[in-house]
Amino acid sequence: TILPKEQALLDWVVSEGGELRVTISRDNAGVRGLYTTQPVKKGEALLSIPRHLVLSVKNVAAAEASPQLLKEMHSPCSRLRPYLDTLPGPDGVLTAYNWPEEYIKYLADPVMEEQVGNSFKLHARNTWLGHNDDEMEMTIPEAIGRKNITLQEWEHVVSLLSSRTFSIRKGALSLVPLLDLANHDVRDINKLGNTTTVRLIAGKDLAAGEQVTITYGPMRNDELLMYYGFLDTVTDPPRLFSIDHRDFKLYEAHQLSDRPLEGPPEVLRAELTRLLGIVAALEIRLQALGPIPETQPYVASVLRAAHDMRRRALQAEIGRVERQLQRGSGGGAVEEL
Ligand SMILES: C[S@@+](CC[C@H](N)C(=O)[O-])C[C@H]1O[C@@H](n2cnc3c(N)ncnc32)[C@H](O)[C@@H]1O
Repeated sequence: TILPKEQALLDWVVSEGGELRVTISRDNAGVRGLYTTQPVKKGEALLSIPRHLVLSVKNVAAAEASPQLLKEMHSPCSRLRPYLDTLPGPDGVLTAYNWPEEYIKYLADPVMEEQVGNSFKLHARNTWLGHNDDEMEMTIPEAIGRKNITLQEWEHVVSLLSSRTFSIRKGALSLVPLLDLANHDVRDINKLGNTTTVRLIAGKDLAAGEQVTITYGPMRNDELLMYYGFLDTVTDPPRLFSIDHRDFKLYEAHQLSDRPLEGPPEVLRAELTRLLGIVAALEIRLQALGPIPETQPYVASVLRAAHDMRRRALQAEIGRVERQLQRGSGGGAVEEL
């Protein structure tokens, strides 16, 4: 299932001094990823990429860091050409930055709609309009001269940068050829190393032909959706969306605890009421919206899956709090689950 341009990427990395025990392939759903070509033992390198193949930009908001990538993409003789040729096209990447306008309301939540419409997309738009030029290392005209790009093209570049960079270098966001083809698995234990080359070290023994994943972090489904356009299918029951977490605050980034809420019955009852309120609001909103349009089948399907996972996470949490309350009212001490 490897395309000629993907084979060219592998050949280029090797000719530049890289070492690979992986190749490019696809899973049953057609998602491209990295797969081992041979058995690899725990502690051995799965791949090693020379530092000179890495494109690093300043660690600022994705929209403000993206002109450097845009410049490379527009330059026919970029030294990174074999890498640039394998980047997904506009239909192959979905983030909040290029979230289609017509699908914003189908997020079916005022907070998520606000995040996508008034934070991510607005920021991309303002940057495209040149409003943030004074704060940027490179502006769009500095990257590509007087060529015009559409807002859609710009959102695509910003989405690419946002969904494919690593923090392997101080103060920088780095695009690492091939390593950026590793998909996410929240359980993953492969380790990134960064010395004279960027290396991915096997966290356990792998057989030939196994998919090589990394973890993008302990992200919840609404965060995965906005930053990467897919959902976590391995955590069951799904974790609460961050917007549904009791400690969530809009535009305040902090780690939300996975520890179950504990406390006296009145605290648990208040939490139950809060969660039931979210479910009711979600169902009313989905009813009012009607069926999700099929204009972009992938977006429609990921939205349906997101609503389903959000419901299941809320129901699981409601059930847990209810059981905790019942045990409490049964006379015994409230146990930890
Ligand atoms: C760093 S890239 C990984 C390589 C990507 N599959 C490709 O072909 O370019 C991140 C993107 O891969 C996809 N992806 C990563 N992990 C995934 C997963 N567990 N399930 C489905 N898609 C995933 C998403 O589209 C995400 O935005």
